[in-house]
Amino acid sequence: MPAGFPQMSQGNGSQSHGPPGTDGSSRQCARLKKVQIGLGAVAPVHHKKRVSKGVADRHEQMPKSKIPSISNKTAMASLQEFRLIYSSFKFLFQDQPTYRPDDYEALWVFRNRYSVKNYDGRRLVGRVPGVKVGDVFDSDAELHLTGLHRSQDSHVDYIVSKQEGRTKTYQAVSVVSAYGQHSHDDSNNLDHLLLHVGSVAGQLGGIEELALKQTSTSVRVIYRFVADHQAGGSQELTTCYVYAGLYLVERKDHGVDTFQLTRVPGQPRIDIQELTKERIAQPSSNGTFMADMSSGLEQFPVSAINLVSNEHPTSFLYISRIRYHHDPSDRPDPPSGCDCVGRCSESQDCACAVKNGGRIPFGDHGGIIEEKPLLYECGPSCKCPSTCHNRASQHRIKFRLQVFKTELMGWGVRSLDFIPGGSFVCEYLGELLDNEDAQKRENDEYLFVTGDNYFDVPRWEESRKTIPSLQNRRGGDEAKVFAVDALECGNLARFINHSCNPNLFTQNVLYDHQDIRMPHIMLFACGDIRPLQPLSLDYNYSIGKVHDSQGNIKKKKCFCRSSGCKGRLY
Ligand SMILES: C[S@@+](CC[C@H](N)C(=O)[O-])C[C@H]1O[C@@H](n2cnc3c(N)ncnc32)[C@H](O)[C@@H]1O
Repeated sequence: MPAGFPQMSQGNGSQSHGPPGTDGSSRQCARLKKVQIGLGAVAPVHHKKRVSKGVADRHEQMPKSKIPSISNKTAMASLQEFRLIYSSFKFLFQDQPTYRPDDYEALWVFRNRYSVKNYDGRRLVGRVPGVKVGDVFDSDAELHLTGLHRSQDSHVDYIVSKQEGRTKTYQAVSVVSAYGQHSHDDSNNLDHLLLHVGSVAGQLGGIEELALKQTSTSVRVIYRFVADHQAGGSQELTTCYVYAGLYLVERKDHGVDTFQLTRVPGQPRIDIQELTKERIAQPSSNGTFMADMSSGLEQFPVSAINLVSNEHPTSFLYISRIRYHHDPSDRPDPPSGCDCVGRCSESQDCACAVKNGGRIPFGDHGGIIEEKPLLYECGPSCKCPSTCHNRASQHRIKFRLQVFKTELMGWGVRSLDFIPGGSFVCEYLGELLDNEDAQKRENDEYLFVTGDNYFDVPRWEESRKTIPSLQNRRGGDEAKVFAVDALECGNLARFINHSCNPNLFTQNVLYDHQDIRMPHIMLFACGDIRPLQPLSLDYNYSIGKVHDSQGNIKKKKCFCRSSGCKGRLY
């Protein structure tokens, strides 16, 4: 291991984490296209999509266990992200007067590209966690997103609360009412709201009216208010929605069907007009959003979102393959391949299985079976197809990963999708440097040592014996050590932060060459990773052994906040 720069490196055995049933090692922590600051490529949305399909159309209640279930985080955090993305969309389309994404198109894009999957379209009854009385919304798409009011067609939203045979009982859950249209004692008194069926439910068909009649619990009331205001020298109309709180429904017969909604006492008093005025005066929230920092190099867009400040990620070159810095004559030769025509098998017939000690290290679904000092995947000279299960980590990312700004650790990475334990997540990419060049780098925050650890990790002792290429060698045999520097060029892996209890581990992998001094640094999931959990690695710094150029010990506080945090990064 080269001395002098505090490179991230693979575990020395002090940590134990890995795919289920194994003890993974972590490695710590690498440039061709300059990352564009701003939006990146966002394909226009051509089709109008309705948001509530399937489950939502059945008007089912959200199970209690799922609350709060809006994207697994609070409704308002989701809303903040949506607003930021929508304002970026508007900016993107500002030069196209004939095309403007509407709120629901933006919501559809948000959900499919930049929000967690399995959005639960079911209805909440009562209070929506995270939403306060007096919160103001810009569109009915926002009401949908937060779960305040999910119906896109009707001012009264409901659930089927009971079904016996063909007989259904309904319950209203939310009502959107035009402010000022119905009787209020005075403009600030929101205690009572009169809904005439002809003005609200009648135009919708009978179910909404039935739902109001059959409701025994409180419903959410949202006022729609159209404000007339000055904008850029001209008069404009802006529609806002204000959540007024919970109301009890009572039927009043005055010849025409009328419902009286009475505000549940004890809720804060609000002034709809004042709140709307404030929202119009301060329309945009803080933050930055970049739709795809990979500029199309990855299979999915790699978005970058900052809800903490107005800062963009500093620029670097996004690459999708390792970059060789050193002399081309020193580059490794491609390996010989296996002759398997169909599926590679665990037999002497598959040369790649033999290199792995007679095993294919990946399961049928591509998950790593066991962490080892070194794995051989099939490569360019192999006759097997690109779908061979022994090529798990050489393809591009399979999950929608997002770079996000953290409170204390700069930028980090999270997944919008569920990642099953053992899955390949991404490669740590950058410039491959030899020790000499690595020592010259002033900023070592993105340096990751590679190929030096086969003999350092005690728990690998047994599995090391099964790998032919590691036989008849000892630690320290290699004259030259290499590091990957992602400072100026790299991929999203350069943003993965350290944790003392990480959810990713690193795995040495060879497939396009056989030089064990410079394996690819592949990152796999230690266990199942839920959407929006920050991805983390153990950087494996030795505390008290990291020095600056003058030889002084460097100290850095660790902010991983995990159980068992050592308190210091180095
Ligand atoms: C490879 S970079 C990770 C991405 C970085 N957060 C960024 O914004 O570019 C490593 C640097 O991130 C910060 N970092 C990562 N994990 C940390 C942790 N657990 N505590 C404090 N700082 C951390 C440190 O500044 C470290 O030198």
